[in-house]
Amino acid sequence: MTHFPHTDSATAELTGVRLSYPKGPLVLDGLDWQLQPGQVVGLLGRNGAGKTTLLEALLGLRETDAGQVRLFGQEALKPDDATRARIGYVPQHSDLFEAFTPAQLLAYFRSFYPRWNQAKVDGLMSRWDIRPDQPIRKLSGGQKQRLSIIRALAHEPDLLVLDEPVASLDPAGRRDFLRELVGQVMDRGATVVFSTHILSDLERVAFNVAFLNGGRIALQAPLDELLDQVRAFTGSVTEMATLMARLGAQPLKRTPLGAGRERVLARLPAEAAVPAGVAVERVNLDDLFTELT
Ligand SMILES: Nc1ncnc2c1ncn2[C@@H]1O[C@H](COP(=O)(O)OP(=O)(O)OP(=O)(O)O)[C@@H](O)[C@H]1O
Repeated sequence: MTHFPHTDSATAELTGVRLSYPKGPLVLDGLDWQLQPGQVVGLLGRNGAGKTTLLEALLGLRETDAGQVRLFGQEALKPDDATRARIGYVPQHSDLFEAFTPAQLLAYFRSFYPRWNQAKVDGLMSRWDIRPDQPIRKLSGGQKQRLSIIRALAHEPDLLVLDEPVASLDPAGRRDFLRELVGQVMDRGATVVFSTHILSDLERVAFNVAFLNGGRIALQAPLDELLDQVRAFTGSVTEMATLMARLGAQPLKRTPLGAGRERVLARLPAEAAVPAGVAVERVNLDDLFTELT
């Protein structure tokens, strides 16, 4: 990966974060998470796992009950203007002014940001087929989503946070969008984090995946590394204990199968060699999602 000397510290750092809604569930339960410059992270979790809540806490939009959230080294709840200008956010539900035209909306936002890439805006508007001069309320759901993404990319943020950004994009739109996301990272060392349920999109770009489960990030790693290193083993509980120790494997999930047997999903060290005769299977991203979220 390219080294970006001006951004050596973590883009975002969450430590021991607890967050519950008044009279609602405990959503984040001692969560630790770090996002580094140059990372593209896909955040995975079941419906209601807390992805939106986590992204809002990360951006300082939601106060936590305990723990620390830091953005570019500052407390996330009180960012200064310079820090705010380094962040781009596409919420799950578009918050565009429906009576404006896209051109008016973008001109309005442009006035807030010292950095604004109009050439990028013009290029994406024409590539994604958004007419600048018709009211936003007349755009389709997918077009609104694209406009929201253009708005978030226009000021070239160092941290781009997108909450299910591809939900209403068609497959071609998603491919183009992912290319743009990756371009952001390659060009400028930006950090991109987005939640999604569409696993095939993650497989298309070899980025990091983070699994949110039980109020914590259960695992985060580059996807290609996980597919290479995670295996499902089946055997007796004692055999599994010996095998895990022998391989130096990190058990990720144990599922009892009855009669003293279990299935263990485990991450192997890069150099580990599984002994002959052991019942072992490779896993795909669908399996990882099912087992870890
Ligand atoms: N404003 C709120 N008040 C009370 N409870 C809430 C509120 N917002 C979310 N919740 C609850 O918090 C939990 C996490 O919700 P959240 O929207 O963060 O999950 P999610 O992973 O983004 O879900 P999805 O994939 O369905 O979008 C859920 O149990 C939800 O019902």
